[in-house]
Amino acid sequence: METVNMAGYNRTSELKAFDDTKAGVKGLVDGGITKVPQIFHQPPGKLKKIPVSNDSQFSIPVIALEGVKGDPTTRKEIVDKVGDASRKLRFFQVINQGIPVSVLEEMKDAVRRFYEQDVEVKKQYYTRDYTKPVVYNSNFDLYTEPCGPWARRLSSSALHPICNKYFSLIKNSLTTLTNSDNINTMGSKTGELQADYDRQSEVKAFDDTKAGVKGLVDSGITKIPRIFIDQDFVLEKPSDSSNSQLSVPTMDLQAIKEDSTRRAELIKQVESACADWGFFQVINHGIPASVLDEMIDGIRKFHEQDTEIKKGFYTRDPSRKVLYLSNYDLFKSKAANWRDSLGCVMVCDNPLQPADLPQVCRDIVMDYTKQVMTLSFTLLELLSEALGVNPGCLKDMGCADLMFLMGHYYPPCPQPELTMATTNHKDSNIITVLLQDQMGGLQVLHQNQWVDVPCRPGALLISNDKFKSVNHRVLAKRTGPRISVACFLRMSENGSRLYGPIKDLLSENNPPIYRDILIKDYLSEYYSKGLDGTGGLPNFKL
Ligand SMILES: O=C(O)CCC(=O)C(=O)O
Ligand SMILES: [Fe+2]
Repeated sequence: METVNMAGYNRTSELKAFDDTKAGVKGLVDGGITKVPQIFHQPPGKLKKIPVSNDSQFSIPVIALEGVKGDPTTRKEIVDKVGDASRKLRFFQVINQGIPVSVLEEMKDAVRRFYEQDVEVKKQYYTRDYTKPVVYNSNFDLYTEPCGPWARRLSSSALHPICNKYFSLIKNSLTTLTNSDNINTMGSKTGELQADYDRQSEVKAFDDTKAGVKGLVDSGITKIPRIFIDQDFVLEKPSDSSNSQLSVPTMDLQAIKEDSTRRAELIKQVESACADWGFFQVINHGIPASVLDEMIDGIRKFHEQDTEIKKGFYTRDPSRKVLYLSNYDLFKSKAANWRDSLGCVMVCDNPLQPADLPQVCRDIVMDYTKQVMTLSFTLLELLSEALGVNPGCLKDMGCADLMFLMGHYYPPCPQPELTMATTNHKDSNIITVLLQDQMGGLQVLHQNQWVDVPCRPGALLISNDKFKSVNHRVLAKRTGPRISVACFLRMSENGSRLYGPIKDLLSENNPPIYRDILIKDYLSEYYSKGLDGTGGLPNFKL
């Protein structure tokens, strides 16, 4: 298919013309160009603004390999450093690795000589046929990437004798690393955990029990089934992961009722919490402690009632207003979470009737919903003001037109080091009002560190997708159950209204970074994959 881009040039034929020169980017430069051809231009909005760290605490680890084959203590020290660096930065430099400096220098020189030799000789190697042992070309993805990076790649050695020597030495040094104890241990653990089994049928068998994770625990298991094993988490060393120096911001909503100065201060705090954390706790929010306690208790009762009654609600049918299930993304995620949930669509164009709710928690779910909606309207006003738009803006946009309540139940887990209670994710909605019991385990990602969210009696947590959508997760624990109730507020997915950046917030210096989208398209993108920490917006970036 010919691609004519918005600027009206024929990209495919220009790419082909460039490729046909077989002289690469160096050929362009040698030809004396002073402007970068359009095929190399980044499409508008594609350049990701990732800040460059000048923080010296993030220096790349340098590991000296001297002595790796020597006494066991030195070897162990090196192995530990390699393991540590592999887990943290996944990147490290090696020195004293046994390759003579002269070989490294000659290697760099050989590569330079390859590129700088007579173009006609070099052209003989120019190919996109990757079955060939030697491939020289410019941008292996020239025809598939929206734009070519300003680089050309040599995919293999040019069979210059000195290159061969270098590659054999590299191979030796890699062997040294992969022979190290730590990597071996990780390797064999990973091997064990890899899905070399029929995952889909084990997932289905678990789903068919309709008894959730609680059913497994009730049956007395002492090892978690492999569908729950989360390899990424296993490799993470969870004990290192939480930073207790940082604490989640807390808003005292009492201020709303006080004078305008206190209110203005509160709005400033909300603004900085949303921009910095995307998450805050609220106290004095007006929902009586007894209602919060009863709500937690209602969700516990639902999950702990007779399995046969509970099974009647087990479904993955998205058109149902009340759903009980274990892991809504069970068939899509890489590892199942140690969690069961009761989901209820409480507010929408066509809301459920109280009689649709499970009897054990019916009254409290209705009462709690009413109270959470009142609080949410207040919060949307505060958030609108914190954004600098009129107080009714977010509500008028429909940000509270739908409320989906999820009552989570996290049974005790016999092997919490192998699985997550909730995988790292961003929520899909505008604000989430979260109530948690006293068990703990919730963490938010802040400044690249996992921070524990303390359980304060009566505190509710608000996560917000408008400023910053915070990544969060829940750790599994040996003790339990843990119970939490998340109320997700968002626009309705029915309707043809397009949503994009709030117009009042845009300016020449602050151009839109997302395109206008239908809520239903956004949600289908979000739910097309398991929880993976990325949220649903990246694909809608301009
Ligand atoms: O259980 C929790 O504390 C968090 C649950 C959560 O993040 C969610 O339901 O999206
Ligand atoms: Fe969440």
